[in-house]
Amino acid sequence: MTVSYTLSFSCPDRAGIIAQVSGAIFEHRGNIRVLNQFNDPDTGLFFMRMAFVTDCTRAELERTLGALAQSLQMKWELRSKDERQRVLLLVSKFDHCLADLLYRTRIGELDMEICGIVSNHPKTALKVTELGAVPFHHLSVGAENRAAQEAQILGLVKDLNIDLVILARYMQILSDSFAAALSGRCINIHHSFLPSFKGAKPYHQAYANGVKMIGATAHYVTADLDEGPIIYQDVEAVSHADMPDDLVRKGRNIEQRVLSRAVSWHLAQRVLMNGNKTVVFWS
Ligand SMILES: Nc1nc2c(c(=O)[nH]1)N[C@@H](CN(C=O)c1ccc(C(=O)N[C@@H](CCC(=O)O)C(=O)O)cc1)CN2
Repeated sequence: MTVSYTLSFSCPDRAGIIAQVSGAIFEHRGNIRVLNQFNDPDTGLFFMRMAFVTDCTRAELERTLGALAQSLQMKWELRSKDERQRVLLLVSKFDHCLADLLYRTRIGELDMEICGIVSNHPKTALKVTELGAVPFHHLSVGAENRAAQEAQILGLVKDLNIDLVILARYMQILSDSFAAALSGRCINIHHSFLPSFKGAKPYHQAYANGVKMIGATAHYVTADLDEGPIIYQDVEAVSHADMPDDLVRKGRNIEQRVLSRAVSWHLAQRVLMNGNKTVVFWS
């Protein structure tokens, strides 16, 4: 039976990488459908994303690609089309991004399995009422129990076999160890056009600075608050007449579309980490 796979990887650049990898796929009766690559002159790294179909077994593929990964020092990921990624959503009080992700998943636009919702506020604090069958975990947090609460979240990540954690306006600063544990698989939506206005209340910061554009940024979470590798951003014009509440209102739609697009690209293995940046094969 023919199966569709996506292979994404990065490795130190050298001549012949594409020939070796595409040759290995060919040797396993693979037919390449999409191939994107990028050579970064700054980091000397090579990046590739390949979509292909084959009827050979996954074990055969992994054996060959594993050997190639060793010789080329590849950081690689191979997923088949039917491997839906398991996702945990974290939210605080503002749940417009949560609602949007639930909706887009329900209609099949986001090909992911939402395995749970975690909030530091009770379910009654949410405006979205219809969570379907998604389990809700109220894990309150404060200075006195932060480590224990994060351990509970990581326990859910392990027990539910989570591939991706999404901070859908989760307004708690995560510890260095938590960010490290989820490196490259925890996406946050920050409600400003980073690197402007990091931290809390970015719309109020923007208002105080008289900006004429507001924006949102989806990025991977690192120990450095709102400085993780950027995945996608978008902006919208605002005027002098817009008060902070107007910026919050206008920002909601920007946040929703930025986060959902970033998640969609991550799920499709279009985003590769490149130090403090990303390579995104979005076309
Ligand atoms: N280690 C990281 N943790 C978090 C990141 C990150 O990039 N690295 N992103 C933030 C999200 N965020 C803005 O997008 C953000 C969240 C919270 C705060 C903040 O100052 N929170 C206060 C409490 C606020 C409250 O309780 O309402 C605090 O934690 O003291 C700033 C920015 C998510 N975490």
